[in-house]
Amino acid sequence: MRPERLTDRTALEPLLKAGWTLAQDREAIEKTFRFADFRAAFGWMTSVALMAEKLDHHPEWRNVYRTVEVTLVTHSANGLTELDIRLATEMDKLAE
Ligand SMILES: C[C@H](O)[C@H](O)[C@H]1CNC2=NC(N)=NC(=O)C2=N1
Repeated sequence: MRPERLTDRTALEPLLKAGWTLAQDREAIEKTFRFADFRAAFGWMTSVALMAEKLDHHPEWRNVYRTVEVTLVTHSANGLTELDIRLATEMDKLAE
């Protein structure tokens, strides 16, 4: 079963308050995470990878040393769905 694109934008509000922004070029959300060092950054990415497998929903991301740039979008929906909200929320929790 494929999730539907969000119709209710209020679901995004908590994430926008937590530092996520809307992408310029497509319906997606982005956030840059910065960690103490590479070990912390990659450790977080490992935890997120396991969560992504659990949700069957995967980030687009780029890591440079202690920085990880993340874009979340549901490819099958070509936009944002509940799965992006869930994964973003888990990413924030794991980064605390
Ligand atoms: C077959 C499998 O369920 C799909 O390819 C999943 C995997 N992870 C995914 N991740 C994201 N971000 N979007 C998708 O549409 C998606 N589809």
